[in-house]
Amino acid sequence: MTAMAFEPLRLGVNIDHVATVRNARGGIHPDPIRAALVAAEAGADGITAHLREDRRHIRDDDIARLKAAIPIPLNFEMAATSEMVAIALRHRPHAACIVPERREERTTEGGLDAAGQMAMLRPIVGELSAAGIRVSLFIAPDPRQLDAAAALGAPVVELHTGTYCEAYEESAEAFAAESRRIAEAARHGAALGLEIHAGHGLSYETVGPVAALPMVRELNIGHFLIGEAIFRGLDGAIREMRRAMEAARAAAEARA
Ligand SMILES: CC(=O)[C@@H](O)[C@H](O)COP(=O)(O)O
Ligand SMILES: NCC(=O)COP(=O)(O)O
Repeated sequence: MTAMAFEPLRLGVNIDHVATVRNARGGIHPDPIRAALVAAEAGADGITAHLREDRRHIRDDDIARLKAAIPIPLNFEMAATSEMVAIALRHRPHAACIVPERREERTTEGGLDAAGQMAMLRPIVGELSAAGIRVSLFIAPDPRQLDAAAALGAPVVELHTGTYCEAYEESAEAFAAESRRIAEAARHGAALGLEIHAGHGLSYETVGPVAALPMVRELNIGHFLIGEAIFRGLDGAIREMRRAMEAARAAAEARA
């Protein structure tokens, strides 16, 4: 039997919540761009930043400064609005991940309803792609949403791991069921030719089963890393995440 070859797994570090802390006092410290540079030094493969419509953390000038300063690709998370499309076209990030957004939500609570919003999303995916931006759709691990993403011509999907991470805190059974749902979605998406990313709420405890999936090519992790940085520094927090990802992937590769 030939061993299955696993592609490398990238880590995108989301620096939104450095800006949350900065904005708590309205000043310039801590600077999310400095955090992005530390992340790059610590081995992040990319930086993710979500410019929310209400600008509760990342602000417009952060996007401009990130684009100018970071030596690694920028993944710009954005709502599907004409304002955000214009900003993406102005800054031309490496990638744009279209996420659902509601003003009153505490965080991104679910995936984008790609299947229910095909007509609205099609021109946005087309316009961003025509500008050379790699478009990703942030969707639930649901075959209907994956089919819609493929039909829209998005090259990438990011599977929302929020429910999966909540299941970890609920019970071993719930976590096993959500792990299966992510694995099946990753297989289904890869069979459709989509590049599979995943993220939201991942921690050292939950990253393993997702990192072990050979079809998953990138994880985007923010809130946990910024919180963990309080205890071990951002550099140490990121290096430990990479170690956990690589250990899970190597073990899966050895089993395959
Ligand atoms: C889309 C996503 O999962 C992240 O951008 C996350 O939303 C950032 O944190 P908040 O949801 O707290 O803004
Ligand atoms: N798209 C998910 C992301 O960028 C990071 O989410 P979180 O780790 O901050 O929950």
